[in-house]
Amino acid sequence: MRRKLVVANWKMHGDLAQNKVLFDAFRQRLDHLTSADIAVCVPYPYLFQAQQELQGSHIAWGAQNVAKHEVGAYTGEVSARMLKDFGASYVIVGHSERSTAYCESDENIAAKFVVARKSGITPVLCLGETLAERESGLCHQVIASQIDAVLKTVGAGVFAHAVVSYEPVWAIGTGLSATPGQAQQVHAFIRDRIAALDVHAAETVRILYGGSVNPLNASQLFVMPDIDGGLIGRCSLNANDFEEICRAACQ
Ligand SMILES: O=C(CO)COP(=O)(O)O
Repeated sequence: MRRKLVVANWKMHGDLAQNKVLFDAFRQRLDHLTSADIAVCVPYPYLFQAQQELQGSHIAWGAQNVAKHEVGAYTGEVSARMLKDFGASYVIVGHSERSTAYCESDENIAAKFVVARKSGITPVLCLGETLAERESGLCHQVIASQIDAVLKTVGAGVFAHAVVSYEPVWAIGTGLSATPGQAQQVHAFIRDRIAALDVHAAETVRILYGGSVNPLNASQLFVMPDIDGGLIGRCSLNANDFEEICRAACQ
């Protein structure tokens, strides 16, 4: 049985004062929700604040991006080893807001996933199709090529106890979530693809759903057999909403 995981993705929101209010609220409201794992991924400058404010709680924290290289002359980059050194547990890789804006290839994203795993950070690998791809019937093909970029580079074993997040691009920030049935179908497809190579990895990888998750749809999504939690954008900036979503993951 996989434990549910809910990850807040604050994206490029917040400042020290606003974050403090949210961290305090999270500690108060979420710390006793121990039947699911909970994490908050913050912008780099606030990792220190997350480390300070969340220490001693069961709420983990992490970053939203990582360098694909282990070490070297890469100005402006932050390595997985640095994140690990600092105490981060998670890092989001391949979010579509980055892959679109910065033209990240599937291979780059796969390299980031691998380097995070090697450093002992749990990568949250984002996969997802655009609306045009879905409407052209290419959803599975797109997801397959995104996941195969990792499978081909390093095999399926790296997915054991890792985290994948299915985030249809058309559902991110639009208020238009995938239905539980649509999401379940893609989640099962992802798990089957990994299972074809490594059954243990497929059984232990947690596959989150992301894209307009809110307190009203969270329970219906999380009850699906291959949905192991959520990656939450907008509603993770509101303590009430995020608490409700975490509660749904604890049912
Ligand atoms: O991009 C997301 C999480 O990474 C989802 O964002 P929203 O929850 O705001 O749709």
